[in-house]
Amino acid sequence: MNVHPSLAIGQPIEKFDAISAHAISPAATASDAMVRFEGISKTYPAYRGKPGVNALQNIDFAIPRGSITGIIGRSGAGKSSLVRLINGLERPTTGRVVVDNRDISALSGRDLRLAQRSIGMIFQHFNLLSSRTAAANIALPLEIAGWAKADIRARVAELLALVGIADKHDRYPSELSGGQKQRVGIARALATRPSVLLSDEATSALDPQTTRAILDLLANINRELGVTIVLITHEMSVVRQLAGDVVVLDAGRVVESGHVADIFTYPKHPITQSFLAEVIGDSLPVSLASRIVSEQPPAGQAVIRVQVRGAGAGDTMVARLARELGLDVSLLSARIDEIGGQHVGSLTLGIPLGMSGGEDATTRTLAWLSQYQFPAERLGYVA
Ligand SMILES: Nc1ncnc2c1ncn2[C@@H]1O[C@H](COP(=O)(O)OP(=O)(O)OP(=O)(O)O)[C@@H](O)[C@H]1O
Repeated sequence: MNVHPSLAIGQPIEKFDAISAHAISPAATASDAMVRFEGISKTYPAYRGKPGVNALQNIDFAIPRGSITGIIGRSGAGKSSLVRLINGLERPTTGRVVVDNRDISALSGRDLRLAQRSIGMIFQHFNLLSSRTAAANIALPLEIAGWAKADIRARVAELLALVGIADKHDRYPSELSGGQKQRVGIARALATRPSVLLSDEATSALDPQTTRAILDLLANINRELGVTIVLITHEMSVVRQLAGDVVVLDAGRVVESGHVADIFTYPKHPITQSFLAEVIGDSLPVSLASRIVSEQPPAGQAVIRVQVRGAGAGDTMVARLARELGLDVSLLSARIDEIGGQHVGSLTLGIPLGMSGGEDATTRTLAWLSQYQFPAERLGYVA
């Protein structure tokens, strides 16, 4: 008895044609963009015998004003390079980066420093000064910006309250938890009232519960202050929980971009599909996978996997299928999640073989699913 080849753990399920195709297109028009990448490439030159690296190529997209946009990619995809172009720490090799209607790539010296005040940034390892209290860390950008002492004191108190750690005013970083340190980092990033907040893997060092709390805080900040948030991450869970828009980077190129719900309901690029698989899983429970064979047994069930995509999709599908075709359909496994308000996942159904059904029942089931535009595939049989 052979296990069906498509059931190898971690192997992507058979691809289906996207029902609603989406082109890779700028996520926002020029006028409502907070950040615009125009014809960007970034090449790090060869150095001491090491070859040059084309870190970014043909980057053209816009980040909508007021949005929470996730930039997701595997290690080395070019995420950090992209973020360093937004805050002017790097210059593009070609093209320009326009932030809040200013070409940041053309600025230098004092003009660049002034522009950088409207771009806050938070980091994976918080980057706090250990010799300064929470309040003094938050005060730092205000001191650099030349604020009066009394104004700094008032603003710091306001920020500590905003991020929910008013009681940690005099604590040093070593006395704070990871989540509290990141709250200080967020308060410091917001001190000069930036219009953009860049988050570079800001929750990667935190446990899931603290991650959730920090992402909730960022969502509140976006909602209440209207700050555009750019999330750099390799974690699908971060994009799924917080982002409204997403840009998928692979090997220095944008491979898909748009609304999270659209991109992850019908992911087209293998990288995007692999990120989705992290959330919904694409493998069957081992106890089921180990029983599936490719040869039809005399009795048992055909195993059919059905993709479920879209708001409310699949809610009544199994009941309707069973009723309309008069079959005893079994639900062998199910994995459905919600991304951007859309259901994404799959159901694995058992269709009875034998006298009443046989191959005919499987064929009728696949035809019925196709008629209602549920992408489906037969994985094999269980005895
Ligand atoms: N200063 C640099 N000099 C030379 N090459 C660099 C430099 N910074 C990045 N690179 C290279 O550019 C490519 C993209 O790197 P980048 O750090 O932007 O990716 P990333 O998606 O942020 O990766 P990670 O998640 O691992 O940080 C990689 O091949 C990297 O080695």
